Amino acid sequence: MGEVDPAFVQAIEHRPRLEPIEVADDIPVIDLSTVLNPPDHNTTQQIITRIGAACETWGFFQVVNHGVPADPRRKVAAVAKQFFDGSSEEKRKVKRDEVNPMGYYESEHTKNVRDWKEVFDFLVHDPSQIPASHEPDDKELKILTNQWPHFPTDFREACEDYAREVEKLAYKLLELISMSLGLSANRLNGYFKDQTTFLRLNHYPPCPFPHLALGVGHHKDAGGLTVLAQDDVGGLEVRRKSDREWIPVKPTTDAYIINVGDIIQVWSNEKYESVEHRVVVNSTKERFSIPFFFNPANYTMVKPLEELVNEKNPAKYREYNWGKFMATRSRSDFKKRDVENIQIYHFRVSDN
Ligand SMILES: O=C(O)CCC(=O)C(=O)O
Ligand SMILES: [Fe+2]
Repeated sequence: MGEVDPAFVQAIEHRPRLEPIEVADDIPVIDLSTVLNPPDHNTTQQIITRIGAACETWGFFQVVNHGVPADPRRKVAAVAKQFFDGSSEEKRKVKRDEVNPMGYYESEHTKNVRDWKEVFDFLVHDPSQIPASHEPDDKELKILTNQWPHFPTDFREACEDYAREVEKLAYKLLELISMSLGLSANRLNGYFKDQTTFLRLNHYPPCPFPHLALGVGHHKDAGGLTVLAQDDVGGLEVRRKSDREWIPVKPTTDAYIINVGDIIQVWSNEKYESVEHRVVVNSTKERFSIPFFFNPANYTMVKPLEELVNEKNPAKYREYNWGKFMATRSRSDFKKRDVENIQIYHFRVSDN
């Protein structure tokens, strides 16, 4: 291997530790079968309590018996592999750019360091509307649509079938999380009517310098909720709130990894936190993962929910517009910038 491209090299404090660590307390695995089958009120309540505790302690949990059928998941994993194994010419035909951020991309930067990965993004609701620019006073919207490769031929169908199934799970989880906050099941659903949800196929090729680079640098997910399928290779690490240690998320066959994003952090007035995570790569195995980023409508004004604030617990965030937040964030995906990109703490009201 020749020289290491400095664009991929993480600052020393962000480089991964590659030796496995012993993990005593693990991210909770929650079985949803009793909530999905004819619900039994008591067990549903127990599951809501466990979900609430996981959101508070970790910001992350895994679900099993979640109702997403195995077949669409298998199919989307198969077409993802075929697509990423295909020629760079085919990939170039569906390459995303600043005009259309959906499609293929291989040089995303997280926190201004290049990620060791290639991705394919598509909207779950096609078309979707987002702001035309990040400028606060520019009210213009633009229409986003998906672009699909011709190879493999069943790529689009597999992606769309899969997205439909995961969307059902995402709504179920949103309802359980809403109830865990003491709200009615459908309190948050309305925000997702004109959702800007997208799905991402991630491919992390083997990396010759896994001690220097990351598949995805440390970050928090900006949206509502993430529903992630990972294969059996492993690499996702979550920053444990109690001691800020990086804890690997053990692959569990057929499970989904769920994490709350910045929007739920704000809605819950920080009862739940959007927790930092990153992806470690390795020198021998490629890895695939498929996050579903469940995001509200572009026009959503995000602020702590009125039911959850009071004199003793005043709103910890100023209201912000989700579409503008997203538009500002995505500017930094395309080039390395000198300044930190927009972060949720910029909207935090100071404690005193
Ligand atoms: O690949 C993974 O396990 C996680 C990816 C991720 O965090 C992201 O794409 O936001
Ligand atoms: Fe993420």
